[in-house]
Amino acid sequence: MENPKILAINPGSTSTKFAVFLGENQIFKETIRHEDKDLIHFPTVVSQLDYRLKLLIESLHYHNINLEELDAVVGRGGFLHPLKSGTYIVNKEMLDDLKTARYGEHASNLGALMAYELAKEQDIPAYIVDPIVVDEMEDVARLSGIPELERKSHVHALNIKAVSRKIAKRIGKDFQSLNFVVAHLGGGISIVAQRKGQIIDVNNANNEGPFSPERSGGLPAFQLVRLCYSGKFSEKEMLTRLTKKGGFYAYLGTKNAMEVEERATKGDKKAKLVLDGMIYQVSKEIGAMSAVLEGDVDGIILTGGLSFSDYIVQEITRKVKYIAPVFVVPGEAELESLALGALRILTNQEEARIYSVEINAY
Ligand SMILES: Nc1ncnc2c1ncn2[C@@H]1O[C@H](COP(=O)(O)OP(=O)(O)OP(=O)(O)O)[C@@H](O)[C@H]1O
Ligand SMILES: CCCC(=O)O
Repeated sequence: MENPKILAINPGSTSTKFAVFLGENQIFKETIRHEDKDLIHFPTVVSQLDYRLKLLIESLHYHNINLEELDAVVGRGGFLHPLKSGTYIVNKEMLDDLKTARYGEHASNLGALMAYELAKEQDIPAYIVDPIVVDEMEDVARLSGIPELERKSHVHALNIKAVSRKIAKRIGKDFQSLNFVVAHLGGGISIVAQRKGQIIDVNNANNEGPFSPERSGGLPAFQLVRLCYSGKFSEKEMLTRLTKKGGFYAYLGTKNAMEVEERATKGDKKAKLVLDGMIYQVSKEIGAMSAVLEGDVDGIILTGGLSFSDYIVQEITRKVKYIAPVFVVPGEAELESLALGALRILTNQEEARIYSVEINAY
């Protein structure tokens, strides 16, 4: 199929981003913002499905985009069974796991569900690409120190694979011949050791590694247990504190890095300390992932929203440039990566993978 028309959908916790591509070229892009007050009534992520679909369809109609002209719909992949990297056809087993949030709640769980609903009306395929459960970790990386607490691969895989391909192309080599440490620096932070295209280790963005604008990162375990049993917090409150109210937000009451930087520049010593603390922890994790690659690192790639900040990029670069050249790809290319993932299938460059707990079990 030449130049297929593909709708890509990326549902986030505060937005639904979507774009239409003709072959590799983006011909339309839109972001619908969701305020807290609009989402607060929904008890679960999956219960937002009809609401988000309605807004998306209205927007497509408004912009004269005809669903009947589409060749495929692709959504961001959420919490599923651990999977190999690639493009997956949305099937019943996947939909069932997402509807019941079998592996956890995440806004990206809506990606496959929205794609499926739109695709089935047109009798065209629905896909997901490189979901957040891409798992290429080596066994040695799965150990935590307590047998029942296995380290998991939860990772910004879609953007990390996309920026790695981009930098490999820039330096004129095949992505699968290179070793990268990639730091996705967004609302959450994933730092990976990628050996010849495989993410062999990652700090789980909700559990370990550096603190981020909204997440606590790894915590002193002994003190954490004491806090959990202090009687002051429910389980839900503690989990929210770690994943939504940690990091910058916990110290400074904002998740906005631009605001933190401005405060630091204007002499706010606490803001400067917290900003430098995150930079310190990110650099330390990059060092750890370089050791995973045994120092054989072709490049360190900084990406995600925080990589728009000159100060953050300069400071991390100053600390880690002794390891390998540092490349910066600010923001994320998630919609484009989704469309390219679907395009590889529609143009027969790759075969779509089938989601099945049996086949993909690790
Ligand atoms: N120009 C900028 N300078 C500094 N920080 C920025 C800039 N633009 C965005 N940010 C910061 O980047 C962070 C959000 O990054 P990003 O948009 O990648 O996250 P997200 O998509 O919400 O979450 P995630 O990346 O975890 O999926 C915020 O703290 C935001 O303030
Ligand atoms: C798990 C990777 C995605 C996220 O943390 O939001």
